[in-house]
Amino acid sequence: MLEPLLAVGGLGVRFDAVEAVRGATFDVGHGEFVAVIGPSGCGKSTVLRALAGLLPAGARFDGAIDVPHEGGRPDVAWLPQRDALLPWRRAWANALVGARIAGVPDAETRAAELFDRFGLAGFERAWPHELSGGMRQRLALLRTVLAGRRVLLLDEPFGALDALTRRSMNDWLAGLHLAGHADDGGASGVGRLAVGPGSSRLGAATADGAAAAGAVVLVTHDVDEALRLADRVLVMSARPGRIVREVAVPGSAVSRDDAHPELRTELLAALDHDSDPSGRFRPSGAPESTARV
Ligand SMILES: Nc1ncnc2c1ncn2[C@@H]1O[C@H](COP(=O)(O)OP(=O)(O)OP(=O)(O)O)[C@@H](O)[C@H]1O
Repeated sequence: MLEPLLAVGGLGVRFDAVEAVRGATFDVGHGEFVAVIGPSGCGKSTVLRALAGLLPAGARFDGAIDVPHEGGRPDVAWLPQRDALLPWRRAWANALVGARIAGVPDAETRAAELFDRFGLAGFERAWPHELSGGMRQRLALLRTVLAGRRVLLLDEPFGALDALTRRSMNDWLAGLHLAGHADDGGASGVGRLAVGPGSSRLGAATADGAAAAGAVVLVTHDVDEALRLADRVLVMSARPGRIVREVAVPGSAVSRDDAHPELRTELLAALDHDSDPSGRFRPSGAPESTARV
């Protein structure tokens, strides 16, 4: 049995008087796509920041975090809630920021390919403000992919988008899969996370130990998005956030289309169960059909 790619054991995070996360324990396997859902303020972003090694200076944490490293640095790329594109750089330069800092070889060649695949070809010289919301998010995702890291940490990347755009972004994300990919077998260093139409899986574990397979951890408020994309969904409790439920989602995201009504019900029930009396998960006036928490 393979060791997990990343593991979190008994993670606790506190900001002064606020206990944000308590005893969070989970792991993520090679090639796995894991979604984390939970009510607003329960500590989802904090867990992601902890995985990225980006907790703010004042935070105190305990527990164990084990993420893959490359060249002495965590081998992770983090996409924050807001796309954080640099407004004074054109789309092309924005896309290459992380890759250049990381010294990714052949980043320009790869970027050209990804602009095409992400539907951004022709917009290389556009300024961020000239792009639509969906295009900006695709560019931010492209930049994260291009950074060539083994683990992608995505913090509610589509939260600000309308439902249709969000759905198409889900399709983009479902097209991500990791290397050992046919593109270049990971040889470019970027190929560890590649984009292709064939599969949503993040690269099947290879018999020799899946050395190249990476993983995605996605924070989302949207139960349907989690079910559409993830192999496994982790449910966090209200703050201080703990992992209170773990649900495996059968099937590949490319073939899957809202095919799990029973899991949807189970996840919503898990969220409701742990909701506080103020109804923070889903305000009583909010339509249930949105399935957002
Ligand atoms: N830098 C910080 N300083 C102080 N408190 C913080 C800081 N970052 C987060 N917190 C607190 O920690 C708790 C968890 O915040 P976090 O952003 O991780 O929640 P979340 O589940 O991601 O929320 P949302 O879904 O609304 O984005 C919140 O009570 C928040 O106010």
